[in-house]
Parts: sequence; structure tokens; C-alpha cells
Amino acid sequence: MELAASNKYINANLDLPGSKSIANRVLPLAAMANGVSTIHNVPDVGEDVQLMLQALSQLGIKIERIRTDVNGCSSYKIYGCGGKLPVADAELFLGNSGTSIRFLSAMLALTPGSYILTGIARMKERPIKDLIFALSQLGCQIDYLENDGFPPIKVGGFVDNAASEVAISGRVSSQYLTGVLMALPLLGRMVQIRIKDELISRPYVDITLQLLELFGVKASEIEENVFQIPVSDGYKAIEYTVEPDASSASYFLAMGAINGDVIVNHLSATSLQGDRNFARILERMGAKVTYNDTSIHVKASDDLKAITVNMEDMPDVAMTIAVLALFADGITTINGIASWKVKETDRLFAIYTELIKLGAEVSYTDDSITIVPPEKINTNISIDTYNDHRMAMCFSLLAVAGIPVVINDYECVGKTFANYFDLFKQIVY
Ligand SMILES: O=C(O)C1=C[C@@H](OP(=O)(O)O)[C@@H](O)[C@H](O)C1
Ligand SMILES: C=C(OP(=O)(O)O)C(=O)O
Repeated sequence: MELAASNKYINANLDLPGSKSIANRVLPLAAMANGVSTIHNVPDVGEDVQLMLQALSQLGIKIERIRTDVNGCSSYKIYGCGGKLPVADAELFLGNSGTSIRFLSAMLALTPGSYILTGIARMKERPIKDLIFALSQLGCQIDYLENDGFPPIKVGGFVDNAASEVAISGRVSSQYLTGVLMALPLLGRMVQIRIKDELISRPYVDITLQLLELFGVKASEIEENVFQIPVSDGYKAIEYTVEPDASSASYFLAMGAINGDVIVNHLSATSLQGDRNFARILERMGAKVTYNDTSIHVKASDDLKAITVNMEDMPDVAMTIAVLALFADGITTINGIASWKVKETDRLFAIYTELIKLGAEVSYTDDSITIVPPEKINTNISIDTYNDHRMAMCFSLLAVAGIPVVINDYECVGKTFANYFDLFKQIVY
């Protein structure tokens, strides 16, 4: 897709689609709950969430679309199975959705049925070993069907061994801990989970803990990195509205910082998602930022300036900062991004390669990237997107900064935001 340079001052007031991370927690929790839940603002524009919905209906969960909400979202009724899935044998295709495969692997491993979980070729390169190792401590039976440590896997034949403590690594992905936290309340007894090394992407675990509480299970962190699941009779049904996706918001807030005045509604300093803090990074780069009760507002102010920043808590929107570095005065260093290598693509390689094409001087280590912007950014460059939605969305910012660019295979945005470029064109041109 060719994106012409825009010199327009961007004025936008946006209602964005619901959060993938929240939807992909709430939907399986509602599926396992006792009773019928109603969930609003579920993004139909995101393949990851559609794959989760599809998997749940394959497992026999009744799901009813009851209403169309704004911007490609719907409200659904989820008929919870009270922890007893109607279908005991299924093969689930989960695309390249890390949340779907990690959360469902954990939940299904602790139920009596037999299930295969698989995905696209890249999914088969994304590690899952640390999660499997934790689940096997509870008596879960799990086999790797192709390569050790990676999907596809087969889970089945769970026999509870009454373990009261599980140790898990949080160094590669926080999604493993989230999966275990979501699955354990189904056992109904008290269990402790201990992080045996370090925990990256911590704000995502906070989303999990807050949502578990809404579903009636108050898991607590009894000491740093030790989590306790209480005795419970499972999840209760809820009515809930999914917040807009704060990672998707980053592209529009960044447009405000480059050349505009952008308001994103229904996100605030108290939103569940850690990426709510993205605008605070824009503020450090020189944008004028206001957090209101029900919106985040970013306005261009001074020229953008380079910063050194640790993005371990916000790995997804760290990519947005990497592109903004092109327009910032000085040298940007982003630390805390080791997890980039195991996401939709090797994001370290992808970001490095595409920034170089644009004329930047870029270097990296295992968990950092340093970007020196060129005097003049190369125009009309074809940006490869590596089947990674965020590559397409963050490099689209070039057009907003007045640099014409071509985004190859732009349809990859469908993973979380199929209508991204429709919205982009509406507000940028
Ligand atoms: O739990 C979640 O919803 C997510 C956690 C993060 O992954 P890691 O914990 O693997 O960094 C993030 O990158 C991903 O987009 C969504
Ligand atoms: C890393 C991501 O997704 P996931 O791990 O859920 O596939 C993402 O959306 O940037």
C-alpha cells in the first residue's frame, strides 16, 4: 500500500476497538464461568480474538452475538460451562496468537479432555516450554507433536497430583504465568505460583489479576513474584465492557506527537492495560500530554527529542517509539526488549532492517536497540512487514511525518486491527 506524504495537522477524537489482551482473557474466563456473561466491545476486527472465539465454540461453548458496537466490535453472550467443557476432544488452530495458545493450553491441560493446539509456521517457532514445564508439575500430561518446547502440543489425561506449589519462569513471556493464573482456580484449591527467575511484561499480569477478581477469584501476590490462588468454586459470570486497545492507541497518539492533536476516548491513567502509559513516554519526548478521567490527549508541542527508555513493561508499543526515533532530535536507546525476538516475527531484526533502509544508523544488543536518525529520511521506501501487524502500523507513521512510504502486505494488521488503514486514511489525509 502506497502512503502519500501528509502535511496535514491531524485532529482526531477516536473510539478505538476493544483490547485484544483483555478480550482474550475475559472470553475464556466467561466460557469457564458458572452462568451467562455478557461482554461488550469485543473486537471483531482482530483475528487473535476471533480465533479465541472460534476455539471456544469448538469446545462446545455457546456464544451469541447480540449487538454491534462501535468501530468493528460486538457484544457477545457467553454461556459458561461451569468448568466442564462439553467437547472432550478437539484440534484448535490458533494462528499466530500467543495469548490464545498460551491461555488455552493452560486451561485445557487442567481439564479431563484431550486437545491439540496448533497454529501457523511462526507459532511453531514461538517457545512454550516454560509453560509446559509449570503445568507438568501439577500432573498435566502434555506432548510436543513436532519440536520439543514448541507448538503444536497435545494436552490430555489430567490427573490432579495435589501439588500445592508451582515454579515457573517469567523471563521469556508473561503469558505463561497468566495462563497458569487463569487455569488454577478451576482446581478449586489453594495453590502458590512462584516465579523462579524474573518476570517481564509485568503489567499484563496485573491485567490478569484484576480480571480474575472481577470473575470472583481474588488471587494475591503474597510476596514479590509469589502468587496465591485461593480456594474457590470457580468463576462467576459477569457483564463487562472491554476497554479500547491501548497498544492500538499508540499509533494515533504518536500521530498527535508528530503533528496534531489527538484524543483517544475511554482510556485513562487508571485503565487496566500497562500500555496506557505510552503517552507518558511521548511526554518525555516533548509532546503535550493530558490524562483525563475518560480520555488520553496528545498534542504536538516542541520538536520531538530523543530519549533513553526501558520498555520492558510495554514491549508492543516500544516498536512505535523505535519509529518515532526517526523524527526525534538525538540518539534514542530502547532497553528491555529481549522479548521482541520471540513475538510475531523476530522484531529486533525486522525493526533494525527497516530502519536501516530509511537511512538510520542502528545498532542492537540482546535486549536493546539504539537509533541515530539520518539527516534526511529516505523516501518511497518499501517497508517489509514480516507478517507482523505492528510493523505495518508503526511504519505508517512515516506518512504522517511527511515521508511517502510503501507498506508491503499491509493486510497483516488484521491480527488485531483489520480496519487500521481505513481509519488511518480518514484522519491522515
Ligand atoms: O498477556 C498479554 O495479553 C500479552 C503479553 C505480552 O507478551 P509477553 O508477556 O510475551 O511479553 C504482549 O507482548 C502481548 O501482545 C500480549
Ligand atoms: C506480541 C503480540 O501478540 P501475541 O504474543 O499475543 O501473539 C502483539 O500483539 O504484539
